[in-house]
Amino acid sequence: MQSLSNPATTLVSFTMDIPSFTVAAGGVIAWLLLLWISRLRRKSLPFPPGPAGYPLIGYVHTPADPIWKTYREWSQKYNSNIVGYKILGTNIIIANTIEVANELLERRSAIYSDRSTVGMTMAYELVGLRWTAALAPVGQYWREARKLLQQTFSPQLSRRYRPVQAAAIRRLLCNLLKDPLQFRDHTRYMTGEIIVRGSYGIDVQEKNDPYIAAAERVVCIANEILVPGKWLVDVLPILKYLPEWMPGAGFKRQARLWHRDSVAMTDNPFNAIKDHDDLPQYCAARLMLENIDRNAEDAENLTMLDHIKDSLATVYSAGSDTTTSILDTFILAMALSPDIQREAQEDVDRVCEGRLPDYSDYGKIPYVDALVRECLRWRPPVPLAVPHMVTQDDVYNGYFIPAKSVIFPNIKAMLLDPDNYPEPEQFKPTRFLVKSGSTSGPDMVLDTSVSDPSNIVFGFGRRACPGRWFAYDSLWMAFASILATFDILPVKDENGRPVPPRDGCKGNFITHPEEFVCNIKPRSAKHKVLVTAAAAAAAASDI
Ligand code: HEM
Repeated sequence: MQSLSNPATTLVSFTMDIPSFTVAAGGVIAWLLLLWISRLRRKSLPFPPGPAGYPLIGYVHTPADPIWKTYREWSQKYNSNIVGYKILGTNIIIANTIEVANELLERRSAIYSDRSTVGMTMAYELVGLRWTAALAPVGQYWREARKLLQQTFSPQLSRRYRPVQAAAIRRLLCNLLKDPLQFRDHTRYMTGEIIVRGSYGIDVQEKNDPYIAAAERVVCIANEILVPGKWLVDVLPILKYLPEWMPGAGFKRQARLWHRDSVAMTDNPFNAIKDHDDLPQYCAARLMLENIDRNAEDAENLTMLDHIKDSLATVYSAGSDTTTSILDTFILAMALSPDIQREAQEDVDRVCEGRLPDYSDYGKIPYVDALVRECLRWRPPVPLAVPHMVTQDDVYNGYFIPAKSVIFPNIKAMLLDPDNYPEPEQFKPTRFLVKSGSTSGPDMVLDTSVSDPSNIVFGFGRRACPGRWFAYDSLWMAFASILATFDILPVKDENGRPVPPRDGCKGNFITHPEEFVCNIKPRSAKHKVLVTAAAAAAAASDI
């Protein structure tokens, strides 16, 4: 057999194949030509419809508040479920329906999963929030952080945190008993406790814990910085080079202070635990550090340690404000709807009369699942998700979507779609329930034909929230435990008439109920004893 590398043979076969070579080359040229024409044709397709704006600078107004609603109105105005506009060279596209979001962000997620850093100079470069995986562009850090978070907060491994969640929720009950007026501080502290203990295995102080305080400071800072258009340096990044002492450079002095807080949040808890060999079984740090040599000094290992540190801090930044928002929404909804509260309490009592709920009751109290779904649907904490960025030119439904366009899935519009959720503005957990027909079990069971809001509220595709099972576990147990022990009632006026709590939303990126008052009191003396005993047991246990 002749060797293929014999030059003589190669030359002969080459010269003999000239006609087929010509055909092949012609084919390639034709193919490239077609590709070029098709690219040209794609580019000549229209951009998704929306407000035109001015030449060169585009639509420089901030869309009217609430922005998700303005975006939904544009869909009606331009008769399209995908709309778009251009601002200072950036293309913004809004997916107003679940169909568009599923097609682009789920099915085409290979090209729709990046994050844009345009307009984030203050957050990213000056304050240094690049450690937050939720905002990180696709790259080595995001891939590793995503893998670590998906592994440690998978549906299976999320169960490991349940003892920590149950203990913190019992302390929440005790705080509600002692000081019901400060209920919003208690829900926030509870979420902080669950995350600090669940992530690092650090026992937090009953009050004024330094790790929770440091993390909360950065959550507030992030809410300040992530308001689009608030910082001139986000519009004119060249301003980042101004020296701090110059008049007008106050934002740089502020950024330096905030950067210190950001470093304290990521580094302090991690430095406190990274050398410990006896981290508790339940904490994420233990799982993340298991497979690396903490003493090795090589660059690869040090980078990995850094990624673990940043991934752990990401859990707080992404998981605390969001979970707290839904807990507060639940308290508001109960104060607004005493009848719904009574029905929910009956379902909890059917399973847990005389004791507090625990995770073995999961799946047995359908009303609580319906309440979690309805709170997530009614007031989604991140109404426009975190925007995705597309990395290649694309076409959807006859519209051209240029590479680097920023895509907002309009989560709130999807969850208020009357086709999927009739009377969408109403708080109505029974929309998720159907008669069971059983004589021994619950009257109602979850209706699987109604679209589960969890498939929307936690985002889409490769960027979908990795903490959704962990969050659901916290919410389910907190709702069930509060219903089992407390009545949440409207306060009364001087004539003894109930005053409905103020029902409004605040916040730009992550939304919360506006400040409201309500009366939280134990359902009876027996329930009061139950709370005190449970909190004492939680304090005495190892968890
Ligand atoms: C009710 C509570 C929560 C809600 C409503 C929520 C919602 C979301 C949403 C909408 C996104 C953006 C998804 C997208 O870009 O398409 C997201 C991302 C994320 N969430 Fe959550 N989340 C919650 C709780 C949590 C918790 C408890 C954790 C921590 C374990 C967490 C960790 C993350 C992370 C790390 C990301 C970024 C994912 C990435 O960019 O790859 N979230 N979440």
